[in-house]
Amino acid sequence: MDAAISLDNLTVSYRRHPALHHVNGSFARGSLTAIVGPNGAGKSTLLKSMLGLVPCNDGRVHTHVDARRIAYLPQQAEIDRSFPINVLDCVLLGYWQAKGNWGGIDAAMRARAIQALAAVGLDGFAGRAVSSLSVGQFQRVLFARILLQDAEVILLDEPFNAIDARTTGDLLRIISAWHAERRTVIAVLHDHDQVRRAFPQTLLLARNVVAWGETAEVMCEDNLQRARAMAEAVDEHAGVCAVSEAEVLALSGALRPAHEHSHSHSHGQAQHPHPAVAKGGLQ
Ligand SMILES: Nc1ncnc2c1ncn2[C@@H]1O[C@H](COP(=O)(O)OP(=O)(O)OP(=O)(O)O)[C@@H](O)[C@H]1O
Repeated sequence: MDAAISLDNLTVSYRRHPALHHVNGSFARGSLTAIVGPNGAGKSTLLKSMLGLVPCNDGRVHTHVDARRIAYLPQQAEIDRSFPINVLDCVLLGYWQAKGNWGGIDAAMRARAIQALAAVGLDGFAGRAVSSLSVGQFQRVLFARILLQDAEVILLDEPFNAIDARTTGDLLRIISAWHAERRTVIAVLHDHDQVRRAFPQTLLLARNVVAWGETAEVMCEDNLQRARAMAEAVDEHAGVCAVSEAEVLALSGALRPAHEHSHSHSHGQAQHPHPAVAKGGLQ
């Protein structure tokens, strides 16, 4: 596979509690992938680890594209938009990675930013303060900013959270266009119907990889149930890798439904849940 980003035994912990545990697999160049999983499954952490925003405890992220050509849209809750900046300047920040702090913004770049605003349905918004926008309008601004970045890999964290159906539809069309342009798009999402409709590939996470591959196969009820069981079984107070690999594999088998082995499109990830899953499971 021609991979854009590969994960090699990736383990990330916060204060020794694993948020991701021995994750293996690759995002193919030009693929459009949804990352789904229960709350706390490690989805946002995975995006951040791919950007180098959180350190790996074990394993590695291999980025096969220029890091400057990765665009990232964090959850809106993580963005402070009280700063005094207008919509056009916010969109122009999309040039920052290419131009650096001292790169000049010329007339052609401004014209492209205005075009990007029109493409996201915000004609006439250039002079508005970002603090005055609705949540949906601000999300459109952030998509316009990504349009200017000309990124090879685009990471989106819950891009449709609190966004209405019309705006979601418009932004999904932009994502489809990125996919048609062979950009690699990876989005954390919670709406399973939307994932089934618009995302050909899915990674189902519950700290470990539950399944990864064609969406129709990954999003079967068995896998979703297994992800829920794995998330519920995690003991937040257990240490990192507190049990042996054999115990991990045994528990993984215990959590797996008998007919689970039919999911053939996974990329060969370790299928074990977090080893310190507990609540009696490993005693
Ligand atoms: N900065 C942090 N410090 C400590 N623990 C953290 C931090 N960020 C995340 N965690 C923990 O890591 C685990 C995974 O969090 P993460 O935000 O990656 O999950 P998620 O799948 O994106 O969840 P959600 O669907 O609720 O957004 C959770 O148990 C969370 O409490």
